[in-house]
Amino acid sequence: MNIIEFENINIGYDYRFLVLKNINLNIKEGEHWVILGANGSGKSTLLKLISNDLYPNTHYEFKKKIFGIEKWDIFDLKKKLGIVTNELQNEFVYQARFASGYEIVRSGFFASIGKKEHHIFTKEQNEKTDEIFDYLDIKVLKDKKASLMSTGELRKCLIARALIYRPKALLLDEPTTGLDIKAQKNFLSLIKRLTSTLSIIIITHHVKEIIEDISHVALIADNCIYKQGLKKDILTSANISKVFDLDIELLSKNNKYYIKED
Ligand SMILES: Nc1ncnc2c1ncn2[C@@H]1O[C@H](COP(=O)(O)OP(=O)(O)OP(=O)(O)O)[C@@H](O)[C@H]1O
Repeated sequence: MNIIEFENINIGYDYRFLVLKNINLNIKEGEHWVILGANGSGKSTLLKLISNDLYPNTHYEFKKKIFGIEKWDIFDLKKKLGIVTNELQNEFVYQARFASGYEIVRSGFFASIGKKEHHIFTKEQNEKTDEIFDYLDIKVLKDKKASLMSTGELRKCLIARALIYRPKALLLDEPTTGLDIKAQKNFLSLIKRLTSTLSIIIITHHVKEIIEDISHVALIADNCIYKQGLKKDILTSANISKVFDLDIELLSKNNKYYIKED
């Protein structure tokens, strides 16, 4: 089953200026992808295309299917494709400060930002919420208020929230942003655990987020998907230098990648 099937998609915020041209991208169930690009290259724009927040430029013929379907109701799409972005995290920080971890996760059933008075949850929904806390081993966050959580703790709750409908894929935007070294390791190992049950798509500029389980990489450069394919073929010093417009030596050890520091 294809998760993403994009052919010849051109996209931008203004019909005269395209941020990304001729996007061809095919992501299948069971694969795990990193989409890597420099600041301003169009990563968030691509994310909005996948999440259906931005529509392709209709001056060009294109194909856009997600899970084999062309037109999605956004709420239904979220049940199959969990999405966690830093923008979403900021919304929780500013709008749901007093929500507990439990309320944050459970709010995924209504795709709302935290608890709303009129939401009534079924026994089954409460049981599912408990199961996710057990599964991710984050029970200590159940009663903690968002305002008292660290960045990493809140992000874990948002992952749990995104998993509430047991999606087939999880789309993550720069998942380690704002986390210290220990929190990064801890967080990436949580993502690694998820790869056995769903497909992970990480959109980032951090090479270190290309965890061992990532099978495929797409690189954004020159307003397009410059290269894509199996991780081992795509991750070369020359390709990474092109992405960041800088002479970079890419090192790898134990299936992990690093940029050589001077
Ligand atoms: N709402 C918008 N309206 C008009 N132009 C936009 C809008 N959002 C982004 N752009 C432009 O689209 C281009 C790509 O931006 P985008 O945010 O997708 O890059 P990015 O790779 O996510 O960057 P970063 O890593 O810095 O977050 C930039 O030139 C940006 O100015």
